Amino acid sequence: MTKDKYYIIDFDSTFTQVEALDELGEISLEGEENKAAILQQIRDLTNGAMEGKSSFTEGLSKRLALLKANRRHLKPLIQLLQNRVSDSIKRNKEFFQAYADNILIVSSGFKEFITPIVTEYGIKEENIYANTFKFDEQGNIIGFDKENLLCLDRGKIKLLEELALEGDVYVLGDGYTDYEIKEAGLANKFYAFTENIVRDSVVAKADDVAPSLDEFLYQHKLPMAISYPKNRIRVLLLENVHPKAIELFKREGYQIETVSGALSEDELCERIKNVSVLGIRSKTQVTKRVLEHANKLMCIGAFCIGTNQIDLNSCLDAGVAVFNAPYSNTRSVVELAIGEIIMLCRNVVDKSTKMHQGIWDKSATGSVEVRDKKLGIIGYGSIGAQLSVLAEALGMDVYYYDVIERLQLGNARKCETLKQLLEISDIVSLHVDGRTSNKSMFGAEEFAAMKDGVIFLNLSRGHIVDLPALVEAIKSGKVRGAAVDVYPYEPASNNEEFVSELRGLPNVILTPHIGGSTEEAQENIGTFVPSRIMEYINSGNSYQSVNFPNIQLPELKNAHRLIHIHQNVPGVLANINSVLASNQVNILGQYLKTNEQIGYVITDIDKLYDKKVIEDMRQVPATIKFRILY
Ligand SMILES: NC(=O)c1ccc[n+]([C@@H]2O[C@H](COP(=O)([O-])OP(=O)(O)OC[C@H]3O[C@@H](n4cnc5c(N)ncnc54)[C@H](O)[C@@H]3O)[C@@H](O)[C@H]2O)c1
Ligand SMILES: O=C(O)CC[C@@H](O)C(=O)O
Repeated sequence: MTKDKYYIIDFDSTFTQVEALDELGEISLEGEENKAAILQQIRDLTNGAMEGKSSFTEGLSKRLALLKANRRHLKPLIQLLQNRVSDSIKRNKEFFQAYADNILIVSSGFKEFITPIVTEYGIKEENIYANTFKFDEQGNIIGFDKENLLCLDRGKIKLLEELALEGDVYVLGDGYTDYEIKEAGLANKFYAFTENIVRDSVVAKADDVAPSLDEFLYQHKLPMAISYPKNRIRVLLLENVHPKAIELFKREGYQIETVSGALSEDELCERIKNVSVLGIRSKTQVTKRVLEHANKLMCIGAFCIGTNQIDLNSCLDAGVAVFNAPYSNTRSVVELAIGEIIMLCRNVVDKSTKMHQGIWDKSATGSVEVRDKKLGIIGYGSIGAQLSVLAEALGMDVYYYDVIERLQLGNARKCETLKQLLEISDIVSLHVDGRTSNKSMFGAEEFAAMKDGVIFLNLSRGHIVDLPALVEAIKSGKVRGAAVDVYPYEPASNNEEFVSELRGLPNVILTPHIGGSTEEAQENIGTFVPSRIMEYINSGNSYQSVNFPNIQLPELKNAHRLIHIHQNVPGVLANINSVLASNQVNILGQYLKTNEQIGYVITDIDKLYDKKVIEDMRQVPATIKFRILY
């Protein structure tokens, strides 16, 4: 084991998630009347010292006096700390064991609780530098060993000077006293460890920031429990994606950037560089050109149902997996459609507008019940089918038309042609998806085929309906009421004016693409899409991807996983296996699925292998992307 590199690691809020003396206070002050106020005083003293704002020695004496702790409080404290070891420290136990000779714990905390925690990770007792308590005969903590350098101001510097380590020294810690080691010229580099607490004054001074131990290990090419530090995964979220998604990605350790509106193609080309995960809703266009600028993109989350705004084929060519939320806002769209059907049948919008103008227009003319009316649903997918169920519950007769065979729900009747549906329906509701071939599928001819005085709804996609034809049909009275939620052009943000020929037409409900915009739906989407994305990143699972071959993989246990995305041409699997065989790699499991464009092959291998295999895998002809997971 080489001795020329030393890793100095702080204890409180670095090795563990918490400040041990604060936790000791929680235990020792149990039952004290003004416990909360004393604890706050202790925390203020801790933070003052950690941020370099007050004398350490003075603060330590004050803290111990306030704590009124006893030896018997140490056992519960140790138990608590054992459960509060930082996550990235916990998972990288192997590093501590392998580099035990080079790792030093240097802390202004106390050996009485530090030693039992860190030695469990293989850290040597002689490499633990910390203070020690003084007890009276009853076991009360009455002070600390004043001979110990670490109880002094700039104590860590004094200790490091005394140790006179020969070699490169790297310091990892969350406090100002850790930075001081580097400032004094006793370390090559100071990393602010921010997994548990971010102290701005410390981060500002640091040479680098380590949001987890993984980042530190990655930079130093040391053994790591995971294949890639999560903080290196940059997520760009556009169009006001629900805060739940931000919370989940942050919890996972990713770096998040958010933009409230959509971005233009040029802006996105600029912003997408170095982004691993892009999150959008219906407005942002992900074009081939955008993808050409995406040098790190692994996946796209469409925080909605529709994915027509994404060039899915170019995503496949680039090895970018796309996920959406196929069912999270289905019910919201249906509820809006049902509400609108009733409102339109009763002329409510016009009547309400008149009331606001002071006009009392009490009349039943043109107002009808929805019961027994014929509802024609075009596109009998998730939304269409759900609408069918609720409409029947209201007593409507449901007819539907779809280009594929769909399960007929309840008493709904299938129409063989679109024309048949249009001719029979009193109300027509459009729920097809936004595929390119559906562009302008609804125009003058379709409106002409409808009954006179029909009610028409479009909550699917704007480009599906020829807007001038709809406007004409409304003006001529062919369509006596319409609800439109989606438009061929939609404003990029709430600050842009909505311009449309539909404005001001009678008995027309216009909504700003809010079919799926309910709190429930957005929260569901904000939970579902990140879960699919994280699953894909962490395990390679492509299940429910919109464009990738869907593979549901077993959990990765005691193996490394090779994830290979390639063009679907003959011979790639054979080439992969010949690379593995020539490198004597033991295969534990292999899964392959292809679609017309790509092949997705996952190979779980024994952990012991020559790293050359990784380079060889990247060289397999027709490779689009390759990554390794552990
Ligand atoms: N307004 C909103 O806020 C909102 C919210 C959610 C979804 N949507 C839109 O609604 C669409 C439908 O959602 P879904 O979850 O029901 O999707 P889905 O994929 O489950 O259903 C779409 C159905 O339309 C059918 N279809 C496609 N083209 C057709 C055509 N030309 N003629 C007849 N049938 C056709 C498909 O075969 C499929 O059965 C989404 O793609 C999205 O564009 C809008
Ligand atoms: O929220 C959005 O932007 C789109 C909602 C809807 O059109 C969808 O496709 O789910």
